[in-house]
Amino acid sequence: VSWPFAGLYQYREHWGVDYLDCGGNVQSPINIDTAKTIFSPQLRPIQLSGYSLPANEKLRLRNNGHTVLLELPESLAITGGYAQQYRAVQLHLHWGSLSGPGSEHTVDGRRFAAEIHVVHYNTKYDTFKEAMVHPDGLAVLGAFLEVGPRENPYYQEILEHLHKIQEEGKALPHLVRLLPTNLKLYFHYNGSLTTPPCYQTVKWTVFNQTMMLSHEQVCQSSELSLSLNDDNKPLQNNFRMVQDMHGRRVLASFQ
Ligand SMILES: NS(=O)(=O)c1c(F)c(F)c(SCCc2ccc(C(=O)O)cc2)c(F)c1NC1CCCCCCC1
Ligand SMILES: [Zn+2]
Repeated sequence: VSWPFAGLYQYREHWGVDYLDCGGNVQSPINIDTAKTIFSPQLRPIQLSGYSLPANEKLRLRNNGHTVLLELPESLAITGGYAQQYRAVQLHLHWGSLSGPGSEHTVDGRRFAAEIHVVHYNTKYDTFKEAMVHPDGLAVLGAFLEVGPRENPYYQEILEHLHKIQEEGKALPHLVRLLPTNLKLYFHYNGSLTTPPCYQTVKWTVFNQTMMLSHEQVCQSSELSLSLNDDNKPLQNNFRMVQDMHGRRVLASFQ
């Protein structure tokens, strides 16, 4: 599947890109203003199943010219925390450059070093492509990546392949370790894909707990000279600018 990266987009250094052909008022990413979030005790812990893969299960890691994406088997599913069941499609990363951070969502105006997105589709639809156009069609789990004192071995498995355009068959048995250990604390809001076609069909979960990677690892993801985009330029700052809330509220599973 190669998505037509349709439409023109404005590129603003350090502010990321925005897309001229992505209208609508339920867009992502957003700035999460924690003073305006609504505590919702009915938000249950996110439950994942199938995220610990057999060691011989090979996954395809691709650099699609916009991000590095890992195709995921549909055996991975969100089985708690959402009203319906969602199955995994792919995961990918957003990062900055050596001159600045590159998460897509911000919290109280703070942009984190990077952000992982695990994209799922609602199993009430037969295929991801069908689900993608329905308001309850997609669920994306997002987590922030920050610089910490130690190398994160689970992210190393992905980052070391950034520069390879096609990595056929990579064993990544510890997928669950790419996400925070605490799946109870998260923000939840209705939004969109952050790239064309920007469909407004994503129920977003952004975890409160961040992932810690070493400085080298964060630089590795942002030494994007390793990972080239369509016209062989370093792939950097692949994050979209934050979008207006247009009256939306962000729910929080914690106070
Ligand atoms: N944050 S996000 O989830 O909106 C998102 C981005 F911001 C993204 F930037 C991307 S990558 C750019 C779009 C794209 C390009 C090529 C391919 C391919 O060759 O398979 C796929 C997608 C990207 F892949 C995704 N996730 C995609 C959304 C694009 C359309 C459906 C594919 C699965 C989810
Ligand atoms: Zn994304």
